[in-house]
Amino acid sequence: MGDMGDVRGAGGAGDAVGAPALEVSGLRVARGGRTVVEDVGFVARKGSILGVLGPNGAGKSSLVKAIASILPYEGGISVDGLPVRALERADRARRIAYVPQQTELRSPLTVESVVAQGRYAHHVGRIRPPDSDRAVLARAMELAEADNLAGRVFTALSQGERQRVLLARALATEARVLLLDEPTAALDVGHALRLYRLLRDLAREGYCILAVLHPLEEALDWTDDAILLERGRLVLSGTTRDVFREGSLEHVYGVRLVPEGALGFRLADSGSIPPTGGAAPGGGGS
Ligand SMILES: Nc1ncnc2c1ncn2[C@@H]1O[C@H](COP(=O)(O)OP(=O)(O)OP(=O)(O)O)[C@@H](O)[C@H]1O
Repeated sequence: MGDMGDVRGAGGAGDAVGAPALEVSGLRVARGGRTVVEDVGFVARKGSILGVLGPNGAGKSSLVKAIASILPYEGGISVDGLPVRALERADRARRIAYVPQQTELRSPLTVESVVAQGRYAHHVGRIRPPDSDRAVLARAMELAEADNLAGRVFTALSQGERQRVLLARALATEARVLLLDEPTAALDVGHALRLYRLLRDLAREGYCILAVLHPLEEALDWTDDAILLERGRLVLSGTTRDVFREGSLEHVYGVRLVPEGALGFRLADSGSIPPTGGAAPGGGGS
């Protein structure tokens, strides 16, 4: 993913790092007549990446879809102190963006058209989008490394390519709360590491990022905070280090975690933000 610069051209007011961006309380989500998320509450902060962890079927995607207002829910979800339920659809879309694991998109839209969907909420009632949209779209595509896919038909792309286009669409919304469902699931190691670097840069700009993650080593390396779900309920929340230190993670996943036991990789040009610290061989630390 490209180096950050500024997605929006101007830093947002009220983006004090550490301030609550997203507040969830007493959340309940039902699917197919079954409660799949029950009494979940947590706060996600501006400037932080929060990992949503838990085994298959724990309710991670359902939780994120409820926050994105894709699934109905009971309980409270607030963004920037405002109840999401009370927001107009376009207002909501300008505040919370969602990158799904998979898309329902079936029609043969071009990549540009898909990314441009991210701008709809900015020009409700206008016949034509303003010219200024072009720069936002180009920047979003560049950051998500989707610019090389321009001109392609979305449905003819690989899963990883689609994921980058959907990220570009989310960035194009300029929403400061980003929800990502298994964002690296289809990405090769280079794209995955550059995505994390981008997320880290966005967080530094004051974005609040929630990412559903399966690879625990990625969660440990790249997230600040974490919540752990099991069978729809919140088992643990806090800083990622604390969540990992506590024994529940091993219990919930049914595994023994061995410190330093996994292979790790980092970008050769990772510069100031290597996940594990220190300069990579040949990277020169630039
Ligand atoms: N469309 C659906 N209709 C009915 N039940 C569903 C539907 N989608 C998911 N579920 C159920 O909801 C529960 C939570 O699913 P969810 O997809 O939120 O879990 P998850 O933690 O994201 O899982 P995974 O890690 O496998 O992606 C599961 O028991 C699942 O079977």
